[in-house]
Amino acid sequence: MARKKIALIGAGNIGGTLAHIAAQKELGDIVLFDVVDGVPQGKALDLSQCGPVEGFDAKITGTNDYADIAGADVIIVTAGVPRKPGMSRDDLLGINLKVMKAVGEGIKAHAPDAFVICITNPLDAMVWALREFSGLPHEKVVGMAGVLDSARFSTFLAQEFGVSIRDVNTFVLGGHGDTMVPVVQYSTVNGIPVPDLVKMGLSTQEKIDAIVTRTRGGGGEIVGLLKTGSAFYAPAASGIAMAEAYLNDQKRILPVAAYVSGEYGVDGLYVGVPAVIGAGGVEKIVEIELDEEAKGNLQVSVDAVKELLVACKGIDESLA
Ligand SMILES: NC(=O)c1ccc[n+]([C@@H]2O[C@H](COP(=O)([O-])OP(=O)(O)OC[C@H]3O[C@@H](n4cnc5c(N)ncnc54)[C@H](O)[C@@H]3O)[C@@H](O)[C@H]2O)c1
Ligand SMILES: O=C(O)C[C@H](O)C(=O)O
Repeated sequence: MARKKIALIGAGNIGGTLAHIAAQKELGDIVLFDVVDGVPQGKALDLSQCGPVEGFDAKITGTNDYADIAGADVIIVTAGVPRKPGMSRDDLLGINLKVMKAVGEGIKAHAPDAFVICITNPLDAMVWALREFSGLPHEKVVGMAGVLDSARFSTFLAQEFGVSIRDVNTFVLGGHGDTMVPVVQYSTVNGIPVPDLVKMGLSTQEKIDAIVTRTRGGGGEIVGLLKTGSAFYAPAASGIAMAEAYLNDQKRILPVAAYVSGEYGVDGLYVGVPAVIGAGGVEKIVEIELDEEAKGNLQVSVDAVKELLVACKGIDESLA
């Protein structure tokens, strides 16, 4: 069987890390695309030379030509600009919207059968715009944010309870902004709900509330520490988990930015929800029963995403 082909649009911090993990896992041959001449080619050469040391068989090439993504099975988009300290993700909307237009047109022309995972911020608006510009089916275009936000939530909970990260399961829903919704109700340690662990005296409500707040600001915390650029190791690992779910038809239930049409009372936009990811792309959105607080918080988050879509339509009238 021929190897799968993975195209990475954007060869910056996340793009390079995605290429490295994908090669280590031998997910397929990799094409790194970027607008900057030399960067994707240089990174591809450097990464190829990891092969003999790490023992992977993957052809890694760099390009500035969209024609080279033809036939890609999976495309992961990180093209664009990251925020700097003091900025919100939403401040990137104008500049990254233009990038999504170029990328969407490139995908439409050269790889319309791919499963596309968007990572560029502000995520929920950019994945929506990328889908519009590419014209691909909604179930084949998805955004990565919830896997990362849930990983942060899980990390902080594992530290709080002093347990293995393997036993912690969490969902963060809603938009990938400060209004995201870490769902405590469905967060568990080996099946035991976090609220029960609090009742058992293993933590306090105040500490869990602080972890929820830290999770919401998790991206900003790293931006503040790095001072230039934003998180890239965990975002890349999260993108790869989604790519693997599709390539290996794993039917994983992951929190992803999926196109909702009626689920959770929301229609016609992308927002973070639990969804089954398999060979069909986003195969099903899973509607979990939320408590009143989570429901209210999700609505606030959805409203924030709606505002961003209005802004996109104001900037690019082809989206209106
Ligand atoms: N969704 C998430 O959870 C999440 C997590 C982390 C970062 N991000 C976002 O991902 C994006 C990328 O982050 P990064 O750290 O890799 O940034 P980076 O600056 O290291 O890399 C971005 C790359 O995109 C390239 N680029 C710019 N315009 C392009 C175009 N038109 N076509 C192709 N490539 C283009 C740049 O040359 C650069 O190499 C940012 O918008 C960031 O905010 C999202
Ligand atoms: O916070 C950012 O700007 C990058 C990304 O969205 C993250 O959550 O790490």
